[in-house]
Amino acid sequence: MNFIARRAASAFTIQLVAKRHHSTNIVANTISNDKNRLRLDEEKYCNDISSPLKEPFGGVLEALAKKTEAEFRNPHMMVSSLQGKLLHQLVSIFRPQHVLEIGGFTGYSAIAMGSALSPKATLLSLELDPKCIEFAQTFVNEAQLQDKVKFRQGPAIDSLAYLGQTITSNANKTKLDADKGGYIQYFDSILKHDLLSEKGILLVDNVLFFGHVYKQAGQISNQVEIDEEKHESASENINKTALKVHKFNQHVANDHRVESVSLPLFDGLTIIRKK
Ligand SMILES: C[S@@+](CC[C@H](N)C(=O)[O-])C[C@H]1O[C@@H](n2cnc3c(N)ncnc32)[C@H](O)[C@@H]1O
Repeated sequence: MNFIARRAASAFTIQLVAKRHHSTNIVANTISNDKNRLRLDEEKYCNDISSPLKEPFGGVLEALAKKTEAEFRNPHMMVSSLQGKLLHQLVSIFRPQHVLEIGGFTGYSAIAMGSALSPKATLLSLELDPKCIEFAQTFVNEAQLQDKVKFRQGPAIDSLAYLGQTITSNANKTKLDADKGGYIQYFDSILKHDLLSEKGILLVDNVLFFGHVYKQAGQISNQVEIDEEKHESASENINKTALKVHKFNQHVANDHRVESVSLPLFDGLTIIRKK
């Protein structure tokens, strides 16, 4: 998400591309064994007592979620209803002029955030899969958000570079948005291209990756260097992904340009802002 008008707060989310690594059955099964740590019953209770999104958005998101479950083989990638409400609330509070999302999937978070945008504000969602964009666009239209919520198809790292150039060459400073192919690359690109405004926030999802990041961090705490190639087994994809996320978390923690706080909410949520 995004940025620019100097006085406008910006928000920006990186929705874990890493979730793609557990879309196979074997990995999905391993992940499901760890679901208790996500406190799903408590999340359901919190969702029930949290304000519903107003219509037509609440109904559109409910229909989108049902259709995603029915038609996609990896519906677990979709943000939850409660996460959607949190994103909606944050956009309502920060009132960004531009929101940039990296990883749109079927459009749940884009619509949840888009429905909270102030009149002239916009959201750009970067997504690799054209099928996801086609699906999401139908629901964006149904929510009548088509003038505010847009998708850009392609590898997010390329879109970020494009957005960086657009911003540089745009005299009116109408700037923009971004995502990850390595969270580190996305994070560095966002800062390099100045896509996060002074008052903007960058939200990163899945920074705990079902508890595996914490476990991997413990295992490697005494190692001088992390060797990803040595971590290949049972839940190999999970371990590899967890290591990558751990490296990203350390990368952010060691970057003196930003201040961040990581929370054990959902699958781990980090909130970053520029100092
Ligand atoms: C966890 S899902 C996003 C969930 C979404 N925010 C929602 O509300 O349901 C991650 C998405 O990132 C997309 N993705 C994966 N690699 C990508 C890349 N290199 N560039 C852009 N999008 C990518 C995937 O196709 C997937 O739809």
